Amino acid sequence: MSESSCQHLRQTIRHQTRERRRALLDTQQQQAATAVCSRFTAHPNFANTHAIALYLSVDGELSTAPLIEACWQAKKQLYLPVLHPFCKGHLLFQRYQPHTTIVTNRLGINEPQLNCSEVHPVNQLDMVITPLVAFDRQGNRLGMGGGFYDRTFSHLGSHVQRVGIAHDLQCYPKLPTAIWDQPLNRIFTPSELFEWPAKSV
Ligand SMILES: Nc1nc2c(c(=O)[nH]1)N(C=O)[C@@H](CNc1ccc(C(=O)N[C@@H](CCC(=O)O)C(=O)O)cc1)CN2
Ligand SMILES: Nc1ncnc2c1ncn2[C@@H]1O[C@H](COP(=O)(O)OP(=O)(O)OP(=O)(O)O)[C@@H](O)[C@H]1O
Repeated sequence: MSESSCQHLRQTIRHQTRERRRALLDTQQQQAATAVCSRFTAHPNFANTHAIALYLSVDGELSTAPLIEACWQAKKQLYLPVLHPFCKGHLLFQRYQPHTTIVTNRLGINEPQLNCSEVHPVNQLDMVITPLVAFDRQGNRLGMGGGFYDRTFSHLGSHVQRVGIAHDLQCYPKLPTAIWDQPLNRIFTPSELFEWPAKSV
């Protein structure tokens, strides 16, 4: 497939999947988020994972609300992505606690108000839970198109677990990939757990 038809197909998949995700009913959304939270906290790695980055859901993304509550209950340290104020396309990860002030960024996504003293080096996290639009059975992920997580992962050691959470409808047999795509180690959906061994880089 040519580079331009690959990019075109990726855009079509993004558009179609985001539309299907937005069409989910509130009850379907809630059931899905609860099911993923139960699977996530029952996974054998949960007990040994202390510093976790996740995100605040938008646009029909699987809600992270139950997961955030469960992690705080289990005394995990949570972090959220913040758009880098100068470095376009890059993310910072900032501590998220119940009292953290949340603001809406220029892309319409909620994030903590930037406080440099609460920003944490991503290499020192145990796990990054990424938002995603679509994924495939090989662990490839397609995001909203900003390249934020591919950039984050491109200089990250394999000791940081790369995890996705998604609705079942976001799964494709095989996605068209780009050379910069960074595959995930594990993806939870309401009905399945996908796991791939970490690749040493
Ligand atoms: N919940 C959540 N947080 C996240 C991400 C995400 O995918 N989901 N990101 C993952 O990387 C980063 C933000 N990435 C984004 C990339 C592109 C667009 C985007 O194109 N949004 C609009 C148009 C933006 C506008 O209003 O100007 C769109 O939906 O078309 C949004 C976010 C960081 N935080
Ligand atoms: N490691 C990287 N260094 C520099 N540019 C990159 C890197 N990874 C991706 N990009 C650029 O980011 C752009 C968007 O990438 P892509 O379409 O894969 O984003 P995405 O995975 O859908 O988004 P996100 O990770 O933000 O959810 C591409 O044009 C690509 O050139």
